[in-house]
Amino acid sequence: MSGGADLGHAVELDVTHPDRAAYDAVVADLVADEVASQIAARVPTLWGPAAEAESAKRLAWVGLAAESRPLVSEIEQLRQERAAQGQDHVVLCGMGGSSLAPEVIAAAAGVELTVLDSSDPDYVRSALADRLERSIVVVSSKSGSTVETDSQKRAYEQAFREAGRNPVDHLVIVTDPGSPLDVAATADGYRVFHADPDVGGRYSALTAFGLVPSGLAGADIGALLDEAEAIRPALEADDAANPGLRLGALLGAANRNGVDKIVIAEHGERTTGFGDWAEQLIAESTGKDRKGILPVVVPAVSAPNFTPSTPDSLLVTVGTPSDEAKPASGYAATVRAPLGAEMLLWEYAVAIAGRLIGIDPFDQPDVESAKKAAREMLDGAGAPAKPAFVDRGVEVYASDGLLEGSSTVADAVHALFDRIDPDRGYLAVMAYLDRKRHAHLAHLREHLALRTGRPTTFGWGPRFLHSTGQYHKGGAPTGVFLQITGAPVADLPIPDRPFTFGEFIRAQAIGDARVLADHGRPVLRLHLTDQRQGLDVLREALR
Ligand SMILES: O=P(O)(O)OC[C@H]1O[C@H](O)[C@H](O)[C@@H](O)[C@@H]1O
Repeated sequence: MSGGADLGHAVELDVTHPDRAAYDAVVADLVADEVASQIAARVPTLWGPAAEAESAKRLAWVGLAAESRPLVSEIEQLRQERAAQGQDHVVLCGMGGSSLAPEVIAAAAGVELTVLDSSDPDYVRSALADRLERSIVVVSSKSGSTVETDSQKRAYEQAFREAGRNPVDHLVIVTDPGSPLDVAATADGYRVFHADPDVGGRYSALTAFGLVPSGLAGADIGALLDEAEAIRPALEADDAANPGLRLGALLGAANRNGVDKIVIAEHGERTTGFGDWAEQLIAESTGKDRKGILPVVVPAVSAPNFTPSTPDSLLVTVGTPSDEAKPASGYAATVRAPLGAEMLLWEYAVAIAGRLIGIDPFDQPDVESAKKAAREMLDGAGAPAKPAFVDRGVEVYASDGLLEGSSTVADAVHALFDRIDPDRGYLAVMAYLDRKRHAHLAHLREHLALRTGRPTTFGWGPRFLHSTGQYHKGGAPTGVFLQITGAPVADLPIPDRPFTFGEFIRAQAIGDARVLADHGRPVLRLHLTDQRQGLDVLREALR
């Protein structure tokens, strides 16, 4: 069935489900169980007893459209003060939930925000060299203990000191009250914005985490909150027309029927990266207990995995709906809403899908395992691995048994792709490189999706570790993993830390590979000892 609902406001949602009666029954159950109004009332029992303790401290996002309002004038005042001091370039240091929302909000508003969400030494160095004296640097971390963010902060502090400037005049901190970052930054005299600790990172778009960087960059954050406020009554209603219920029911019902990938294409005049934000929300919220939905973000409805798609995929278009984006059969949705409304709509939908799938949508139990493995690597645990072989400067490493009979990069790639299950499998490409300098590499996704005929994701390391990383380790064990790492052009020390950025990103890649291999997943790591030459070898092998 295919059907749109007149929602009586600026939201358009069109849902396609192969069995209309079954879908309507799921929606009717959600209405009868009063799921929407109970989420709005912050009832923590909706996801079962095991999830209750976490849910009890994770539902404050429902009221943010109103509760964040006082931030609007505070941020505007700070923006004007800093602009008067010549600070007109906004940099954001933060990972996952602390950077994905402001990146989308700024892009949607068409304002510049430099996002530093990496430990790649080349990327960090180029950020530090960009308009330093005119920069206002927002350091955002909910936990206040994320190593990437702490390292970026140290690097900026040192850079400002070396430029004869006081970091206190340039840095702004966003964190939860009482976090290690809060304690240290307050003692150092930084301007600190607090966020509500009862909101999880991936639900924090409408807290100080989403609003401070984007508002300083010039986005109209008051309008964003208005958009979210306007859709609230519709999302809180126990009504079959509630768009949050309808979208959540689609995600949950499709997943119950074995559809465990969601292919998200942004359609319209201006792309905002909304898919990257939704990716974290969906992957971290649902990808656990060997269940969940893998987000596959594609650049357009014409991109492989959307067209053509696979039967285990639900297709979603965000932005301007188009006829191309409405498959006649299968599971699909088109969603169009102003950004503030769209964010709140997806937050409801994913929480509702979590109930239908039978997981706790507010924890991320497998993210820590990769952090722990990286720490162990940095502490020197285990002998450094030797490559299985080296092909024209590309060192090849792989999980056990993958490389038998391989002696070239092309063989190794072939061996990895052979391990993709033709019905349920997927390929994840993870590039631990400078994502600005090598932006073109993301196009490999399209090529590899065609070559493998299977859903293919592309993530920049370590950014994806705080997003789809949870699904890859905790969701359905159907992925195969291609890691690309590279020797940096030049390494960069992290002030007062016993390791460099280069050592850190290397430990993150190897640590994650270890955890994936421990989960029985095939992992191939191609390490480019010379990035330029290595990329040529890689392209040839992937052709
Ligand atoms: O905001 P922070 O505490 O620094 O956390 C940043 C991110 O890292 C973690 O690894 C979590 O998986 C994410 O959900 C979170 O958004």
